[in-house]
Amino acid sequence: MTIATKRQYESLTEEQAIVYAKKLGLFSDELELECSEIGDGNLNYVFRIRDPKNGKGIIIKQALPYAKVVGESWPLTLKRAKIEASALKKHGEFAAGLVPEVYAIDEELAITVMEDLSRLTIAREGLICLESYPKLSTDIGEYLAQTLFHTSDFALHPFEKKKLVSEFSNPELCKITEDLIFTDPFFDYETNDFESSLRVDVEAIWSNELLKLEVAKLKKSFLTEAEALLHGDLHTGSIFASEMETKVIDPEFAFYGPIGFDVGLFLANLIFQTITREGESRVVIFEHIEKTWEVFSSKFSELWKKEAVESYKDTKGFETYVLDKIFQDAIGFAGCELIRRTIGLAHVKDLDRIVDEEQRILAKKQALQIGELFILNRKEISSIQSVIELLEELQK
Ligand SMILES: Nc1ncnc2c1ncn2[C@@H]1O[C@H](COP(=O)(O)OP(=O)(O)O)[C@@H](O)[C@H]1O
Ligand SMILES: CSC[C@H]1O[C@H](OP(=O)(O)O)[C@H](O)[C@@H]1O
Repeated sequence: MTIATKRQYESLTEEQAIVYAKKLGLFSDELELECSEIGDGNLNYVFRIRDPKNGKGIIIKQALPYAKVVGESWPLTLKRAKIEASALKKHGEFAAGLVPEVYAIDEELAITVMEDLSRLTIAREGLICLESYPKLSTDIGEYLAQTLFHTSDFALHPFEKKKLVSEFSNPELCKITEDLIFTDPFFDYETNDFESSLRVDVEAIWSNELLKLEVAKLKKSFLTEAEALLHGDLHTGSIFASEMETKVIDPEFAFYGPIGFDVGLFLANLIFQTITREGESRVVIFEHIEKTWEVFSSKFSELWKKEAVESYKDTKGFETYVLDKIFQDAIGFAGCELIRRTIGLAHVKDLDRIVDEEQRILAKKQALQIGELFILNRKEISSIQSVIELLEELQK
């Protein structure tokens, strides 16, 4: 691991990124390298540098001092780059092979240098094109169980856990989630973004006091329950996949939060695909939803039995209580994600790319309906099979 020398922050150009990569010793000086900025996310620059002779490449991800999607009027801490790199490394300790390798961290320039995963496809893009990712749910279930169990109080000495809570304090990025997932979509706020034909449905959300009470409870969990080191933004755009491999990227929203948050965000982003698909290709997504929870819960349970350090680990009913709570939270957080990606800032392509307006609006109404149902009924939805049944019923 290289820790580069200190200097003042400046955002790199493609030419400077090549010089930077050579200075790190990742390529020899005489090579003619290619570089392009390939970032398509909301926040950062991503430079891909490669040697065209052998195709070998690296990625330099650089945080900007503002949110790229909005511009300089939305300043944003550069510290998020260090959080992201540290989370990749911490999660890599437990889910090796499911995250990219980090080659170097540069705190001053807010840079993470990492493995080039260009051989893979961003799962959201692939799923939209009906690509098949047979390992996706098994790998993500495993990633969730390993990273969340091993960074929780169930696996760590309390001093070590609290040290990590402090190391991963990420207030500015958490504030984005608090606003964009848990607050703005449920009020008539300026950041919201939706078609005028959805206004009636949106106004019904804004005036639904029962729904808002449940969202307030979920927001409180997010704000206060430091259960494990979360990825913090585990949508299908943060996952690279192929038929053989899965890699989770972009944990710049990492912090200590409720375990169900990561699980719920991933499930919600699969649910967008159940809305846009039909027939056998929709069944494939139902199977991914079921498998994600089954692999997560059985692996978590196995780790609990083998490795938990909690004195109450064998107390009858405690493990079941913990897993039931994670499940209920996950369903509630999934509901919030479904609503925010439909009417809030930062949508998902799964729905926005539907060209036919009538179809697009119908799909969005369905996302809002499922989101609302999940939030309101999360305590009654008792198993992943009942989630699938509910989705099948709504999507008849
Ligand atoms: N390690 C990587 N290898 C190859 N491409 C990458 C890698 N990391 C990011 N990218 C590309 O850059 C895009 C944006 O990266 P991401 O980490 O999601 O940025 P942001 O934080 O701005 O959302 C990804 O969708 C992907 O196309
Ligand atoms: C202004 S940030 C909006 C949105 O962007 C982040 O996504 P990503 O970094 O994957 O592009 C995150 O989901 C935030 O909620």
